[in-house]
Amino acid sequence: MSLCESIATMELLHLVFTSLKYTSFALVTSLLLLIAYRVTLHPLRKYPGPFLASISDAYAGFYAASMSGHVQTRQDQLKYGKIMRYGPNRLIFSSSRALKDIYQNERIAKSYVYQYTSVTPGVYSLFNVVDKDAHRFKRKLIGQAISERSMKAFETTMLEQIDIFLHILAASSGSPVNMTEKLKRLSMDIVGLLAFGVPLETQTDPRNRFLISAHAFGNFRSNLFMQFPFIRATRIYNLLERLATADVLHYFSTIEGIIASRVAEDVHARHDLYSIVADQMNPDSEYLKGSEIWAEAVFFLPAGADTTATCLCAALFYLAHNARVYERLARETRTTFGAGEDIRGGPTLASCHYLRACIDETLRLSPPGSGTLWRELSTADKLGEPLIVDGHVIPPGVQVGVNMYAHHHNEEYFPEPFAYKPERWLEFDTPAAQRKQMLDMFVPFSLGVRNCPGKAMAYQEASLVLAKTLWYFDFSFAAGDLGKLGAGNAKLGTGRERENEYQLYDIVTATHDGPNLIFVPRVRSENASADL
Ligand code: HEM
Repeated sequence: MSLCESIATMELLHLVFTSLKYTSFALVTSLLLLIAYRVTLHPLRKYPGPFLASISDAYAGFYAASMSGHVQTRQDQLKYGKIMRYGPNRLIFSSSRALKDIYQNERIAKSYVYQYTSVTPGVYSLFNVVDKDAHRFKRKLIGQAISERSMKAFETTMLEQIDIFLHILAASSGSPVNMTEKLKRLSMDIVGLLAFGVPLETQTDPRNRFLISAHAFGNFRSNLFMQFPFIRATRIYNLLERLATADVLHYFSTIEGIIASRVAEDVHARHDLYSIVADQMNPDSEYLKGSEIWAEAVFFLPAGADTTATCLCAALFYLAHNARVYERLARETRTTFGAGEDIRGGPTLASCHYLRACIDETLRLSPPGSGTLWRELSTADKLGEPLIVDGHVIPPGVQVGVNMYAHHHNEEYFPEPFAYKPERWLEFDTPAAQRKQMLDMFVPFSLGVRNCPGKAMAYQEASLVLAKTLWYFDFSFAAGDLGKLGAGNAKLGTGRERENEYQLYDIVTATHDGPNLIFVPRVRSENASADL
């Protein structure tokens, strides 16, 4: 290299270093200015909350990554109170007034962060569509598949799957059964049949079981993006997905196969979601992954499966933990129905008030969607008046929400918030005024136009599974450490130390493990075994 070339190289390096120095300086200064603004001048500066949350969404992102956002939000709420700044532009509330002002308010829409959960950019499902007109259209259509009426038509299919589940329990012959595994499979098979009439058969055949973990992976990603939107911009997650290419491709080809096999049949060959939406959401055979039906499928399957499975796992955990509740529910079930096969939807099942109370108390203690459902003033709002939530003027661009888990453990409304007390929901056991106050605060399915349309299906499935399981079996925790799976303990960290609380890991829906239960068939008569 000649002297001239060396000098030119050095000058270039000098230029690069100088630009880097000034760029870093500019970046650090802007960052410090932004932090200073968020802390001292921002319109939300007066609200209490964790300092780190006030300067960055990374705070919520950290807890989303550890799947403990719900637990931490409650801890923070105990410290900072019922209105908390939980991000530079975010406020979390906890009151019945706030619930109404946020979720039953026509001026409010889902936050833009929901759109970050879409698998194909620009193609939205019922869950993540923000535009109000597009939502109304989808909701009307898809709501038909999971309405109470539709559930009546679907009940026989649901019962067939529950029978398979009961046989699996009977075949366990006293060995511990991990209920998360079994119930996630049961609910996945049910929702697969409801969506596309496809027998996924995860209960009996391992081939499609990977769908369950694939959905958990997708939901984890969605939660991270919603709590810490910046992470989406970094595209780190896309890199991770590229590393898992084989799994992602396997997932896509399976969903493609499911949709394609249904499309090959006559639209009205069976009563399922597809038969209802097919005319309006035609799958694009060239690019199925970019179609609306695809977007609906990848949301509908986990939305319908994970949530109900969580409710059932938690219910069995609390029943095994609370002998008095277990006995009362067993008595109600076993005296109401003469035979296990008589347990079907209808007035007799609806008359099992204690069963309903047990499900509701489970949904209060362990809401399957335990996080904060972010909302903001709709871009379509033209009123020109400030948005008011619980008496507070919400500045433009600020997201508001109620955290389901923290809210359901608010001691002011639910005395002994961590106790499993189904009686609190019963007319004769709890004074009317207190019950009314609790009912106003009890929102596991959310409220308003974006509430859960799968509520009827969830109660039907949960009621049938619980009643039938208790009719055919007695159950208890497995012995020793195995029987502690799913329970809290001090090693899991602050807020997770209660042994009587079923531990959920928030990923929009929830992941969990256990409980490990031992099942003993209750009736050994010939009729009973034939029944099963
Ligand atoms: C115990 C069971 C369930 C619980 C606790 C539950 C809870 C919820 C909650 C809290 C939301 C609002 C989410 C948000 O605003 O971000 C929601 C929405 C939704 N759920 Fe459920 N869900 C359950 C079961 C189901 C089932 C069985 C289905 C269907 C098969 C379903 C389908 C949906 C759909 C489609 C939405 C989006 C609705 C919209 O945005 O208009 N859910 N659910």
